[in-house]
Amino acid sequence: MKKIALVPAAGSGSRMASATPKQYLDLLGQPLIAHTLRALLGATEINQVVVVISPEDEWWASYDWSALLGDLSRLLVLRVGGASRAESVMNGLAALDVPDDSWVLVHDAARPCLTSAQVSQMITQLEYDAVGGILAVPVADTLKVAASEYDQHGHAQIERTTPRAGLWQAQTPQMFRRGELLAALQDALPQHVNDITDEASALERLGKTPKLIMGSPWNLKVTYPQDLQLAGLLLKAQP
Ligand SMILES: Nc1ccn([C@@H]2O[C@H](COP(=O)(O)OP(=O)(O)OP(=O)(O)O)[C@@H](O)[C@H]2O)c(=O)n1
Ligand SMILES: C[C@](O)(CO)[C@H](O)COP(=O)(O)O
Repeated sequence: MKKIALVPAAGSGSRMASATPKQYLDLLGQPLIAHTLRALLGATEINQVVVVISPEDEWWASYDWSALLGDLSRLLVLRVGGASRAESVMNGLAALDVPDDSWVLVHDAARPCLTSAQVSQMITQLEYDAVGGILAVPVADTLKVAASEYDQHGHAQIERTTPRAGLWQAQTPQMFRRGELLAALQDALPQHVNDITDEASALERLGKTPKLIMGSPWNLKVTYPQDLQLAGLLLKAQP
């Protein structure tokens, strides 16, 4: 059974307030995505790592990826990124020349602190599962619903507290069969493109119940400027 890592890397990083898309921002002297790809390539169970970049991407070609990552025989770059993360994933899945029962682990380029061991453990836990699943962490903080958007000072007002029992924060990788995930995205996106913010939600929409696999709070998504420094500290702290 093939195991493919698919890395959506066609975003513009608007929340990073940077002219450079965040997947190419410097992180410990390398483009952020290099750390992500190294973690995926380091999991020997992964047959191929497929990076989905924008057709207009002007950054990828400026790096010496063999110097950064070594053997590139398992790396494939597809310029099929779309207008949303879900569309980029769908386009990447459609372009893959693999059997429909192949496992695809979709992992955000923006999550550079994943470890190869976490990838291998996830595969061990899910490769005989009927549906697949995702890395996630239980919510540890009290959750508030804001009465409005936050202002220029980052302030808002509490409308109410919402119960956190049973709530998990979804991460990536999200591991599903290629044919099932592609069909679920193709079914959902024409009407629900903004509701499908991860792969699991497309499967849930069809009544599937993906597994929640305990992840690490260190597997953060670099979204805002302050996340970049934190990602560097976490990577330095990794054994
Ligand atoms: N059209 C898009 C949008 C996002 N992504 C990817 O999906 C991952 C998670 O998305 P997000 O953190 O939202 O990245 P951006 O869309 O770049 O960020 P923002 O929403 O702040 O613009 C990132 O690796 C990003 O490159 C993608 O492949 N195609
Ligand atoms: C897929 C994801 O990382 C799971 O938490 C998240 O939904 C991506 O959200 P983004 O707004 O596209 O970064």
